[in-house]
Amino acid sequence: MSAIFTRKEVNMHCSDDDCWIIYGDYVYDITDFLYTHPGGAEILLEYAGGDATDAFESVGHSIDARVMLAKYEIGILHDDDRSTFIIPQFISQAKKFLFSS
Ligand code: HEM
Repeated sequence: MSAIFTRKEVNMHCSDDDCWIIYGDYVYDITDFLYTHPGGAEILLEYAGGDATDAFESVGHSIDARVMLAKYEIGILHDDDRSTFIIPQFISQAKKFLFSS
């Protein structure tokens, strides 16, 4: 059972030592990933506490990047705050497939 967060809650995690982002309907804590991101920390920090869905897609990230993203998932958006986006569902499935033992 995933933790449920509102966009407002996510907005509070907006610094380089506490950095959450939204991608689709899911919430990610990417604090530990900031300084290893191949595209740099700075660009991620522009979306800290916010919604990085369009930015992530506009760069044309690889499947590797999508699988990587799944590792940082900490929960899902509250029903009222969802954007019903399809790709994160794929990620969630991939995560179950790759990381279940
Ligand atoms: C937090 C989730 C993210 C993950 C896991 C991630 C992962 C990656 C990975 C693995 C690459 C290497 C190329 C590839 O495999 O596609 C990459 C490149 C890149 N990412 Fe991200 N990324 C994330 C978010 C973002 C966001 C929100 C942006 C904002 C636009 C962004 C911008 C870029 C750029 C510009 C590059 C190209 C760097 C270059 O080739 O010089 N990324 N990212």
